[in-house]
Amino acid sequence: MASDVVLELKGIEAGYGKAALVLRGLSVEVPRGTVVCLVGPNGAGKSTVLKVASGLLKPRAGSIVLNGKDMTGSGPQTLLRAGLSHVLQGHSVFPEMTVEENVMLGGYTSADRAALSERAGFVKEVFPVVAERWGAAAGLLSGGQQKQVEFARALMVSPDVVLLDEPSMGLDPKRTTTVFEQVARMRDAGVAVLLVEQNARRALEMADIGCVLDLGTVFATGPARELLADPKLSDLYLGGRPAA
Ligand SMILES: Nc1ncnc2c1ncn2[C@@H]1O[C@H](COP(=O)(O)OP(=O)(O)OP(=O)(O)O)[C@@H](O)[C@H]1O
Repeated sequence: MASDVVLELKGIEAGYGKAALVLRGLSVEVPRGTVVCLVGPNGAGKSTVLKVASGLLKPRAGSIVLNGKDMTGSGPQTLLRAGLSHVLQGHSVFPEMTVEENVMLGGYTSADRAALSERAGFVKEVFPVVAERWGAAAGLLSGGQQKQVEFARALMVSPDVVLLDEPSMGLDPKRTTTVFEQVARMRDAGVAVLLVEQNARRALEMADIGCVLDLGTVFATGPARELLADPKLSDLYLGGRPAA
């Protein structure tokens, strides 16, 4: 494996309980310093890919390689310590707690106060809203701002790769733009991102690499701009609508 690949899923087969397979031999690579965006129709298995990558769902076959090390079979805690942080779908800030308390929760695995304080300074630089509202109750922030608090929390463990499940969910177009700008900032700060988005066109405009999933496998992958320009593919990931 090339050393510039942070996360690699190879030949993954996975499903829930005794039900049929959801992922059928899926392979995805996340190169260092890039945003890789998974798109595809409802039920294609996008969120399931993230659950397998973060150790929440054990694959029945295939392997998970993080920073060149085979991590197949590891649980979420082990993967977190090895450099992979997962921001789950939906909102996970604690509204009565301050932004600071919410962000610092991300550093609970470390007892090194000096390192945590330095890291907090770094995430405040990446996410200006987090710095501005540091002492405010998180519940007073807008939905898009709360997403940035979740991103900041995920960066507290100094991950090499962050998994984001539908960060634009429930946000209006303006706030979606802001959230995608913050995803790009994470990437520019040196963190690779594997992202699932329903908002396919806008997410691919921001991403470096796109990956179109269908029926549990990768139907097409390549530079995000090339996928955007292919009308046959946009038919699939835009739910049957012809490309603009
Ligand atoms: N916890 C679960 N238990 C059982 N089946 C599940 C579970 N989560 C997802 N599935 C099934 O796995 C398949 C893929 O779901 P997944 O959420 O990965 O798709 P998706 O591409 O992210 O879809 P969407 O775009 O609708 O969010 C679906 O058929 C779904 O019903």
